Amino acid sequence: MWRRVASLSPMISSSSPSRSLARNQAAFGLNIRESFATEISKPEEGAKSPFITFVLGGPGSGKGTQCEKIVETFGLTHLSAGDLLRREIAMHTKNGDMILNLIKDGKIVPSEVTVKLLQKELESSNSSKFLIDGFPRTEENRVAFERIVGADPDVVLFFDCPEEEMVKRVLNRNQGRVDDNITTIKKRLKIFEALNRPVIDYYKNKGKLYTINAVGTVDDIFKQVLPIFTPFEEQLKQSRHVNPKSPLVENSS
Ligand SMILES: Nc1ncnc2c1ncn2[C@@H]1O[C@H](COP(=O)(O)OP(=O)(O)OP(=O)(O)O)[C@@H](O)[C@H]1O
Ligand SMILES: Nc1ccn([C@H]2C[C@H](O)[C@@H](COP(=O)(O)O)O2)c(=O)n1
Ligand SMILES: [Mg+2]
Repeated sequence: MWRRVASLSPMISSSSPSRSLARNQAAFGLNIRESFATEISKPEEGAKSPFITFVLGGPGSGKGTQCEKIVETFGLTHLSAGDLLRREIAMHTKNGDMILNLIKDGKIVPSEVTVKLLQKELESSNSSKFLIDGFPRTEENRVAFERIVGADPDVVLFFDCPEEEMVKRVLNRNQGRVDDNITTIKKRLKIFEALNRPVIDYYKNKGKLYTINAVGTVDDIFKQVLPIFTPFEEQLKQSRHVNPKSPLVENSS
């Protein structure tokens, strides 16, 4: 479905983020002029563009939990940026230690690393419908994805949750994550406000953002998610992994 078309020159330039964003990123140890000596992919000619949903929200807002339900119902392929990074740590790849140190400290991994991992998954998948969870975390992530992968999201979900609730959920998660402790969660919340908010605002201005009140039971929250996908029914029906109980599957009786 994807083909590589060109190598990127080493700087992001044409759509470089604003100065205030640059200051924000610098404050959190990010360099907006990261190099991207990588290749750009584009969907193959004649192939339909993939359906892409970005899933945003603070730490513990319930992104992963709701993604599971979306996958079950609509058959999208779930790509969690955090899971891909944690896999690098577990596999002791060349970036593993660097990723571990950043995640422990609540910081954001350089976009080149994360986008390359996502690009590899997108290219090797037979699916044409993706749920990209925890990405883009920064304007830099967003620009890098656009430039390297060459695709735009159709839908952006934002799980809006009060900080107090997010802290409670993360501290009760019990999945042995190195970042599920009060010190790291405080840092992650600050980074979320400083770096992810501009991304949320960007998609709001583009009319692609769907804000979901992430307080309540998992099922109540999912009730808000369901109608968001209704306008995309036709595209999503073609999924090969749709749950037979999905509202998208016509009742044969
Ligand atoms: N609506 C909810 N009410 C109570 N607990 C919830 C709810 N949704 C998810 N949780 C729980 O909160 C914790 C965090 O949820 P989840 O892992 O889905 O968040 P996340 O947004 O993916 O977080 P992160 O960004 O840290 O990966 C989990 O233990 C999950 O079971
Ligand atoms: N786009 C991303 C996504 C994740 N990370 C790092 C930093 C996060 O704190 C950590 C865990 O992610 P989560 O599982 O909470 O989505 O992974 C990143 O740097 N860039
Ligand atoms: Mg998660």
